[in-house]
Amino acid sequence: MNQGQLITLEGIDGAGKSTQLTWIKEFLQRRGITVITTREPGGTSLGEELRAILLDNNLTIHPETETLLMFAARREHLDKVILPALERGDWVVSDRFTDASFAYQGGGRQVKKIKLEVLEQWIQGRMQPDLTLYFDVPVELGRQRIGAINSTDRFEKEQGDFFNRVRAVYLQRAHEFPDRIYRIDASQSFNEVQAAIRRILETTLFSEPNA
Ligand SMILES: Nc1ncnc2c1ncn2[C@@H]1O[C@H](COP(=O)(O)OP(=O)(O)OP(=O)(O)O)[C@@H](O)[C@H]1O
Ligand SMILES: Cc1cn([C@H]2C[C@H](O)[C@@H](COP(=O)(O)O)O2)c(=O)[nH]c1=O
Repeated sequence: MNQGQLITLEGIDGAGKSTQLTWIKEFLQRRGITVITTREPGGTSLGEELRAILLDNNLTIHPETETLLMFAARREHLDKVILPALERGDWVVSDRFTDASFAYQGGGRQVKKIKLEVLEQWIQGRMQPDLTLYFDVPVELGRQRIGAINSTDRFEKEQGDFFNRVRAVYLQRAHEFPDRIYRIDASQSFNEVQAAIRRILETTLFSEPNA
């Protein structure tokens, strides 16, 4: 049996990832693929409990504690959801994964990159997503889109400077890992973003060799 594929969606808050998640799932299902969708932090019982703590607006959490909790949730997620699915041959689409830790904890909170790399190596070894779709929007647009929602969590309430640092790390990683991370201009209309996703999926995951 073929190993499944892990696709991750990344971007600053309000970029439009979650909006496209179901469409991506259905696009893959139409090709006969069994797909599970999930999210980080979260995706397991413990992960969802950690998510509630991490997003709680009433808590003050040290940046390194926040980092460790993100990776703790990820360890559970890999063990209980992602790796078993990939081993069954199912595909996994995750709303965020480790790039978010580099962007938010590394960029936003300014936790040293080497500490994140050590945790990444510890938790994942050499394992990486097969494909990462990075939804890129200017910080102001992301904030406007979140503003339309009405509730803000512990990250969403951060100021523009924080999100500028988060976005800068995402852009830097897209540059550093061009074979894995594809930047999508997510400031476009819903249909244009969807068309861009379709093109990337078709050229990266479904292109016929020698066709
Ligand atoms: N291409 C688009 N054009 C206009 N509005 C959009 C677009 N994509 C998403 N939105 C709207 O922006 C808001 C945020 O979208 P969404 O929840 O998908 O973002 P997200 O990246 O998942 O954010 P978060 O990480 O904070 O959950 C929603 O109200 C959604 O309807
Ligand atoms: C995986 C991960 C997530 N975050 C942050 C990014 C978001 O602000 C929240 C999750 O909320 P969403 O509405 O589901 O996007 O968590 C982070 O800081 N570090 C991470 O590793």
